[in-house]
Order: sequence, then structure tokens, then C-alpha cells
Amino acid sequence: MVPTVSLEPAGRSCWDEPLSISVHGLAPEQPVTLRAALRDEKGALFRAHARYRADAHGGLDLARAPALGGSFAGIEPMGLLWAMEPERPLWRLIKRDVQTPFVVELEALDGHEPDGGRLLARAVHERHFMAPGVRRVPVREGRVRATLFLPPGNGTFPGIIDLFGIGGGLPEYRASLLAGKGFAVMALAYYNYDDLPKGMDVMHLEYFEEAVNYLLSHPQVKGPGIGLLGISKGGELCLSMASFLKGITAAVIINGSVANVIGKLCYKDETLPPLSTNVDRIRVTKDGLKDIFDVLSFPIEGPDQKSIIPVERSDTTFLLLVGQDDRNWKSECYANEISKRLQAHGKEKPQIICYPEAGHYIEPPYFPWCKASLHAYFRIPVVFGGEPRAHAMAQVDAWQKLQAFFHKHLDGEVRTTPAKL
Ligand SMILES: CCCCCCCCCCCCCCCC(=O)SCCNC(=O)CCNC(=O)[C@H](O)C(C)(C)COP(=O)(O)OP(=O)(O)OC[C@H]1O[C@@H](n2cnc3c(N)ncnc32)[C@H](O)[C@@H]1OP(=O)(O)O
Repeated sequence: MVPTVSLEPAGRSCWDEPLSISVHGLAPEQPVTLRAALRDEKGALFRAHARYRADAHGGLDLARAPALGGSFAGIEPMGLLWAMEPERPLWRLIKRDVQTPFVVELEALDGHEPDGGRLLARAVHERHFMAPGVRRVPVREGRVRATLFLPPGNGTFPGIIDLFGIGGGLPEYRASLLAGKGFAVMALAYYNYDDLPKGMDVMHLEYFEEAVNYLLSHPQVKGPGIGLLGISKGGELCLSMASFLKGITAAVIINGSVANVIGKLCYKDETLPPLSTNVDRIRVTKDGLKDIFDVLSFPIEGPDQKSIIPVERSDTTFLLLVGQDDRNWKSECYANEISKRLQAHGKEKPQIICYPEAGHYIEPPYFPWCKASLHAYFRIPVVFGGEPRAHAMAQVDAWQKLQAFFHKHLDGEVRTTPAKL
């Protein structure tokens, strides 16, 4: 019998969907190595491999068989994806064009040699970023530069604005995936994109207000309020939006900050200065990378208090997702501080979910953990924290939790979907 690699669903799936991977037609107990590879749109190669042993009938099912070593160990049905590592140092897996898939190649090789034995079987699988029927609508309305993703159908959908962090541009991959779950999601650029400012010295919340109003007045967006989703500096901006602007019902903040950082934040006649930084507190890790964890002080004291976002003004319901090993900044302290300030003013206590050994970059499921990359603002290689497996588990769980939260608060629905790694 000729060995074959099978994937379920066959041929194609959405990037955030779990896959069933199996090999058939092996010899009983045959040692094999499985390899997965994909190239990003800049040509950078990401790879993972793991050693396995076929069962007594010559079958191998990654949901039941433990990996005996390689990029990961133990039963990890999706390990060949989340454990991928870039060939290029300091490189993150980013999807730029969400209209094309990542093409994943899977190979089964004979034996356990590090460089791979004879090729036994091969499969190619497309991982897509737009579920069938999801529509992509570029938005250039007034000052707003964005891309709106609409679920299939003519109805109205809960609306969400999605913000990324430092680096700017217009990453669309999270918004496009989330639209596949029944939300109208607008990925919003705010700097370093098109005719928007190149830098982030001053952020005007009026720009974000225009985006909120655009989404709220869209005929396919269900009111009366919208949701916000943001990571890092994007999470911090969501907190500011929820504190100063109207029309925001629910916000999910992934490793955000309680205070304004890097540039000034202006809204009408108010200005929040950026937190002060102390670059003498940058540490060098044993790999020669930079750890910026202590660059911003906590507790926030003295003149720095002017940078604190007035969360107590907000009537938004919050879900704060925290990587407990975030080395970018003190996300857990910030989440607790947000909670403390809201409660001190009689506001609703936010839900905080802390993920042990998860780092800064909590992405949608199966994006490989990124140890470090060039800080887009300071141009130094910084560590993000986390440990690959725990971080991968956090990403799967966070993705489920944020969808359930938005369905509950924007749609009035309680949905529970079991998380799968
Ligand atoms: C000395 C003083 C220190 C002081 C220290 C103080 C710290 C004081 C505390 C601050 C604390 C901050 C806390 C908030 C920290 C966040 O916000 S963490 C960052 C979160 N980042 C995001 O959410 C992603 C934001 N977006 C992006 O990064 C960009 O949109 C994208 C996705 C890279 C695309 O942007 P683009 O402009 O189309 O990209 P492109 O022109 O191809 O490349 C731009 C640069 O990114 C790099 N890049 C592109 N693709 C990749 C990739 N796949 N992997 C890695 N790099 C890539 C390129 O190399 C390029 O660099 P250069 O070649 O110019 O050197």
C-alpha cells in the first residue's frame, strides 16, 4: 500500500480552523518524520517537523499519536502549524493579502534522521483567510482608511473595529477571519498607511470617532453600539476610544496599556501626554536581544499620571486578555489597574483572562509564536515573551473567548464552542 498524508477538511480550510492530520499505508510501527512548510508573501520560509511512530496497523493519527521529538513533543494535533519557525531571524508570520491563502506543504519521510529520510508521501493544503461568502470592502470615506469585512448574507451584523499596534499599516488577517464568525469587522489603519500620518507623534481621537460613526451608520451593521478589538498599542487606543467616545458597547483588549504611550493623544480640548520612558532599563537577554519590560514604570506616579486613560468615564463592557509573560510591557499590571479604576468609580468590573507563559503577540489560532522581532518604532530587536506551546494554547482559547464575548454583548447570544489546539 502506498503511504498517503490526509487532511480533514481536505484541500482547503480557514487559517483558524483545526485540522485532522493522518498518514495511512505505513508499515506497522514504522518510524517517520512529518514536516510542514509554508512561505510568506515576502518569500520567508516557516517550517516545523516532528518524529512519530506508526501504530500496529501502519496508521498515524496526530490526534492520538504523540510526537517523539522535533519542533514539539507529545500529542499535538496542530503542532506542525503552531510550532513553525522562520528561517529568517526576527521574522513574524504575517498575512498581507487575505484574498490568497497560505499554502502549507506536508511531507512524511521515512525514519527519524534529522535531515529527513526518503519521501513517503506529500500533501498540499490551502489555509484561507476569508471564509466562503465573506466580502472585502476597501473603505476610503472622509479621513477613514480601512477595510470592512462583511459576513455572507444581506442581514445586519454586530460591528467591530479592529486595531493593530506599532508598525501601523493595515493588517487585515484578524478582521477577515473574524468576519467568518458572523461579525462585520473593520480593520482600521491609523498611521503609516496611504495618506495617513507616517508617524505616531500625535493621535487625534476624532479620526477614530469618524471610523466609529462610519461603522455605526453602515446599513449592514447592527446597532446600537459597536465592539472594539485591539492588540498592544491598538488595545491601548481601544481603551481611549471607549473612554472618550460614544457608541462603544464592548471592547476586547489584548495586552493593552492603561496609559497613553509613545505619542500625544488628543481629543477636543484634552491631551494625554505619552508616558515617560527610561531606556537605561532596557536589558539584554542571553541571546543578545533587548528586553524592554521595565522601560515604562509601574506604578504610574508623579507627572506620568497625566498619561493615564480616564477609563472611569467609560460605560463599555471590557474583556482584557493578558499574556502573563508579556515582555513588551506590564500587561497584567495594566489590566488590574484598569479594573481597579473602573470599580472605584462604580463601573462594571472587566473580565480579565490571564494566560500563563503567553507572550505579547496573542494572535488568532495557529500563528506561530514569535520570540522576538524588530520593534517597529524603536528599531531594536525586542523579545515578546512566552513559551511556544502555552502561547499557542492561549491563542486558541483567546479566539474562542473573544467571539463568545462579542456575540453576548453585541448580539445578545451566548455561544460556547470548545477550544481545540
Ligand atoms: C532605543 C530606544 C528604545 C526605547 C524602547 C522604549 C519602549 C517603550 C515602550 C513601548 C512599548 C510599546 C508597546 C506597544 C508595542 C506594540 O504595539 S507591539 C507591535 C504590535 N504590532 C502590530 O500589531 C503590527 C502592526 N503592523 C505592522 O507591523 C505592519 O503593518 C506590517 C504588518 C509589518 C506591514 O507594514 P508595512 O509598512 O506594509 O511593511 P513593510 O514596508 O513591508 O515593512 C516595514 C518594516 O517591518 C518589517 N517587517 C515586515 N514584515 C515583517 C515580518 N513578517 N516580520 C518581522 N518584521 C517585518 C520590515 O523589515 C520593515 O522594516 P525595514 O525593512 O523598514 O527595516
